[in-house]
Amino acid sequence: MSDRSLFATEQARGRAAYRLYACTILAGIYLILYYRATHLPATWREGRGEWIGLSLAELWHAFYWVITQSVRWNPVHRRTFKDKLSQRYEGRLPNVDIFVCTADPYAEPPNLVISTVLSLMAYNYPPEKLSVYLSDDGGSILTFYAMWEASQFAKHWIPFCKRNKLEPRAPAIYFSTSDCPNDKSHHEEWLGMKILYEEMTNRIDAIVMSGKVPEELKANHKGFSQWKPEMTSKKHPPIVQILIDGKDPNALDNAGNALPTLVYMAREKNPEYHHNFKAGAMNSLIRVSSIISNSPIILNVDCDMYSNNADSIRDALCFFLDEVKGRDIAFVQYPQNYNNMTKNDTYGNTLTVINEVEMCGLDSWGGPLYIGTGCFHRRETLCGMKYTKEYKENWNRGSERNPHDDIRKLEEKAESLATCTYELNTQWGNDVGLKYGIAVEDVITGLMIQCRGWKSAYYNPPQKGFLGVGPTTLAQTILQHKRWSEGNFQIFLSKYCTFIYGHGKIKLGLQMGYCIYNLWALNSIPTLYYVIAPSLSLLRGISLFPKMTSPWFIPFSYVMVAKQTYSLIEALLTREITV
Ligand SMILES: O=c1ccn([C@@H]2O[C@H](COP(=O)(O)OP(=O)(O)O[C@H]3O[C@H](CO)[C@@H](O)[C@H](O)[C@H]3O)[C@@H](O)[C@H]2O)c(=O)[nH]1
Ligand SMILES: [Mn+2]
Repeated sequence: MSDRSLFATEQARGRAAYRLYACTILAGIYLILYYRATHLPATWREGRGEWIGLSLAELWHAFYWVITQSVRWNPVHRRTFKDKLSQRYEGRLPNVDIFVCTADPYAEPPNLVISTVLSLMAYNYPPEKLSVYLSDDGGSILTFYAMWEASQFAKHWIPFCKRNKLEPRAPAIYFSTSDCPNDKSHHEEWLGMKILYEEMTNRIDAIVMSGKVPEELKANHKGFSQWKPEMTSKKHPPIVQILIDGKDPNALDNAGNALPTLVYMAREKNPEYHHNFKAGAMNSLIRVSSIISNSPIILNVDCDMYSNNADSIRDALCFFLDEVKGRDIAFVQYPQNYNNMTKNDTYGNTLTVINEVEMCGLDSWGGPLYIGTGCFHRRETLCGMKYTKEYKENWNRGSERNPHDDIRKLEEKAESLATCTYELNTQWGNDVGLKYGIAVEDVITGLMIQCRGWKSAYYNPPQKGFLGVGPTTLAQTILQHKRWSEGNFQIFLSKYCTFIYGHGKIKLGLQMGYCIYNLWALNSIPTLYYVIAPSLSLLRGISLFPKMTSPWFIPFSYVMVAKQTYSLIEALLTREITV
């Protein structure tokens, strides 16, 4: 590691012990398969069919076990050096665009959305270099109203956060988890801010409940006039409203500092055109932002995922701006952590094995998957650029526009980029922007970026970068897993199957890593067979396993016990199980 490095990559400890263990399991698996092949029952009546079935299930599990080794073989951890970043780049940090997606003011309450937006506006980063965009697929005036309120509240909230170095900077979370400071000078300021916040959220809640923005409030901003009575969430023209223009010299917070740009976008919706869900929203955001701020870095978060660490932009930039190792990094992915998990996490939704083990393992093969939220991208790579050694990022890029330009004209131009027809006969949704047609648009998009020669990095700091709302009930869990497993299986069945599409483009270890998720769904079939067939056969007096007294019993019991013990240790170490 040279002194100039902005980040370090460290190999996880205990790799030798793990590899030794893995070799013993491999030997056990080999013996099991050997036993199956050499002890085939002579006739169908003696259970030959079930035996073959079980052998195939074991073969499958052996294969699946092998691919899961890819992400356990060599996990790595990353560390960043933000002080060096500041020393070298403070005056010339790049512009950053932040994209937040929301879809429905009732499922994703506007108060939650603006709490996220405010946490992102308050990043410990020069505000004049920051632009926050909200895509509202619900096209709701209620969400727009909440955003207008947020644009006013931000003037108080941002300086308050920075002055007091608050964490987290999502007001809804901050006020529900922290107490009023004791010393008198802070006490009043804190209480004042809390009252201001509560008054705002009460107004928003009341208006969301009533479903209508009162006429007198509409006079506060020209944007409200964009909504017409005939508009619905499924049919409406594109709306782009710049709520705060960072280039406007008069856009200042109450401490006299510049404010980040804040933009509301509802792309056009029309039932005649497919909207392609979040991927469609993201692609509209890429285009709309390109004429407003056009920053080289784009952070993408879901609206329920607030920033929990005010330094995340700086951490991510340590990867991109590292002169030697950062050149080929296309995206920096943070784990998807939740703040609403129950203590026992009955359904394992904390995803800690994925977050603490598997993503670190993927990172050693060229990088983690793009998981749709908490991810920093280069704008160029999201727009389809291939990696070449000569490629040099223009970190100074930004929109050329003049602070005195007519804002409404700019908004109209942006609206023309967010229409239903804009993408017809273009590469958007294919080679440009996020990929359409796959339920996990993020995973496939990340894969395509990596296949264009780029790498990614996984950053999992102790102070979590982002916290969101995860599933907690069985019904929500099943829905989430269905979507993820179906979407990933869809990738496997498509021409983007990593072993074919990724062949020669990404490392074999990474191809295998992707397949852990791509084959998640398929894994259920041999598993079901394995738990059902042996018991049913026993009813017919056929045993599909060796007797306990036979030496062949040893590999079976070893593999079972050792694998289970290891999984337990992994879960315990990563706190997936609380005892
Ligand atoms: O038509 C749509 C549908 C969804 N969204 C937004 O997309 C995000 C994710 O959608 P959600 O329904 O919450 O999906 P989840 O299953 O919770 O999302 C996880 O899985 C998705 C697919 O892998 C990723 O895109 C997400 O980032 C990841 O959090 C949310 O902010 C939505 O508001 C839209 O903007 N437009
Ligand atoms: Mn979600």
